[in-house]
Order: sequence, then structure tokens, then C-alpha cells
Amino acid sequence: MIKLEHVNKSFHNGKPAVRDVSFEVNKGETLVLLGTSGSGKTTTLRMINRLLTPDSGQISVNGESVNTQQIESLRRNIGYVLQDNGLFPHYTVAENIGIVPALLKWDKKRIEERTRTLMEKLHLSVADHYHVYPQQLSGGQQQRVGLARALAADPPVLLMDEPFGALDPVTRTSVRREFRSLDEIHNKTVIMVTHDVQEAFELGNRICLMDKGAIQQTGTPAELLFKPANDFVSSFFREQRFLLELNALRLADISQWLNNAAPTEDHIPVLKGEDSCWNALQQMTTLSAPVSIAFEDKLVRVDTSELMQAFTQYKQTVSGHGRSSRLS
Ligand SMILES: Nc1ncnc2c1ncn2[C@@H]1O[C@H](COP(=O)(O)OP(=O)(O)OP(=O)(O)O)[C@@H](O)[C@H]1O
Repeated sequence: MIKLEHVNKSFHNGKPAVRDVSFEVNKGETLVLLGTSGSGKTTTLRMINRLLTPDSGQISVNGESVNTQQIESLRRNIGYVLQDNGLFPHYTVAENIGIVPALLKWDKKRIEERTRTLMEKLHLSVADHYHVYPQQLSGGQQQRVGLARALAADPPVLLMDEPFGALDPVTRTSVRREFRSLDEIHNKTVIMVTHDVQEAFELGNRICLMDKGAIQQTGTPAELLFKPANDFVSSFFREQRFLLELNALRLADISQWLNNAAPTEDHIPVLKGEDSCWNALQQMTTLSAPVSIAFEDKLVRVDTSELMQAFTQYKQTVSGHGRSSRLS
């Protein structure tokens, strides 16, 4: 678990880079720090592994203040992934991945096994890439090695600073998908910095939206969209709002407006309540047919117009409450 309480940081010019930042991230959760350039995301991240020191406030990792932990053991418990991957050019792929396990004095066989396992999980060919140097790899492969290195000693915490930022859009999507499906991250506490809204919605259980060093709102993607804390938050998502809403809303959120009983003989793939509305629309478009959805209490068959009607009804309902009335 990571906890920040009233953290402040200014650099030499005296201008605050981070202002009164507080949040908690639990085990098994991914918090995304999202915001425009210069909003204080990287500075916040770098104070957690003590690459920077806060001027005031408290930061703890797994219940202990980062200041009282030995810096080496703190950093060994934190995997760190950077945009430019930070691989050592004179180390092979395997040597790069094995750096922290070697520091922890794992025996050679264990390091080799762990390296091979991670390479396979991240779709890096052991036969082709184990002994090569980073510059012989594509950008996407280098980033996979960076991820494998951060995960090698199975640290409980993972900090990621624009980890997919240097990749082209197609590679970025596939590395992101692989990252999301890694079983390794499910028991970790993860904080990821990005300025990519789609990425934040795809990977974050919660998003912390920052502006000018201060948090504007922390919440689930749906909370930020449907219950924005202020005008900055609602305008931040304006351009991509429709797509984001479809992505953020789960079928379970709109299930009360989906009531067509499904036929018993139903060969169409079944979606579940936790799937997003966007996912359902994609399936319907691909199949050019309605889809069936299995909720805990019912099975329904839904076409595009029924889905969009339920989506609209959900929006009308939430817009009747407080700040959500800002919905367009
Ligand atoms: N080492 C430094 N010395 C002086 N000012 C700094 C330093 N690092 C960051 N800053 C300033 O602190 C503010 C926050 O920077 P930070 O890098 O945390 O923002 P960011 O949200 O991560 O931006 P980006 O997305 O562009 O990386 C900016 O105004 C930046 O210029």
C-alpha cells in the first residue's frame, strides 16, 4: 500500500511543482496519475522512491515512512519503469532482467528460470533475444525488457512513468494489452503516470487527475466522467467524452434498463456484467447481430439500439444528481 499525505514540493525557482497532494493506493490496485505536461505527475512519482525529497508531508510504502527505510531496500521493493526504458546498453537482455535478483544474491539457476518465465509472459523469444543487447531490439521489445526487469524480483510496488509513451500507437496498444493481462501485476500496488486519457481509462482502477501541481479529483473513471468535482475535470474529458463514457460504463451499470429475455438456444457469445458498453458495441458491430449478456440475476439479449437507449437512460438518471448535471 502507498499513502501520500499533504505532500508539497518546490524546486529552486520556488514555484510549487506539487501542492498538498494526498492519496492512497491499495494492494492489487492501479492508480493512474493523469494530467497535462508540467502538472506534477513525475515529481509525485519520484518522491515515492526517494529520487526526490518532499518539502513537507508524509509518504509511506507498506505502512512504513519512506524516510525511515534504507534507500536500497526501499528501491528493491519498488519496480520502476521509465519511458525510455533505462536499460543498460552493455548488458544483454538476460543480464538487464536479472539485475535486481543478482543484487539480492539469488542463485544463478533461479535467476535464469525467472528471466525465462518473464520473457515468455511478455512475448519475448528466449531463443532469439536472451543473449542480445538492447540496441538490437525494437522499441516495443525494449519496453517489454524494461517491464520484465522491473518485475524480476517480484516487488510489491510498481511505479511506471509514461511506460508506453515512446511507442508507436499499434505497438503501444499491444504492449499495454499484454501488461494489463499479466497475472504478475494483480497482487501489486501500481502507480502509473500518463497524459494519455485512453490509457488512463484502460489501465487505471482509479485516476488521479492533476493540474498545476494539485489534485483536481481522484476517483474511478466513471466517477470522473459522471460526477466531476469541478469545471476543470469536466472540460478535461470533453473531446473524448462519448467514447470514454462507453468505455467506463460496465454493462452491470445499465442492466436495470436491459430486460429483453434471451432465447434458450443462443449461440451468440455471452458477455458479462463487468464488460464495458464499448466492448458490447464492438461485438455487435463485428457480428452484425444482437449479443446475449449474462448478469448475475438474468440473461438478456440486446441489440445496438437497446444498448444505446439503456446508456442514455443511465446518463439521464445520473444527471439528475448534483454535479453530474454537467453531463452534455
Ligand atoms: N529538476 C527540476 N528542477 C526545476 N523544476 C522542475 C524540475 N523537475 C520538474 N520541475 C518543474 O516542476 C513542475 C512539474 O513537473 P513534472 O515533471 O512533475 O510534471 P509532469 O506532470 O510529470 O509533466 P510531463 O508530463 O511533461 O512529464 C514543472 O513546472 C517542471 O518544470
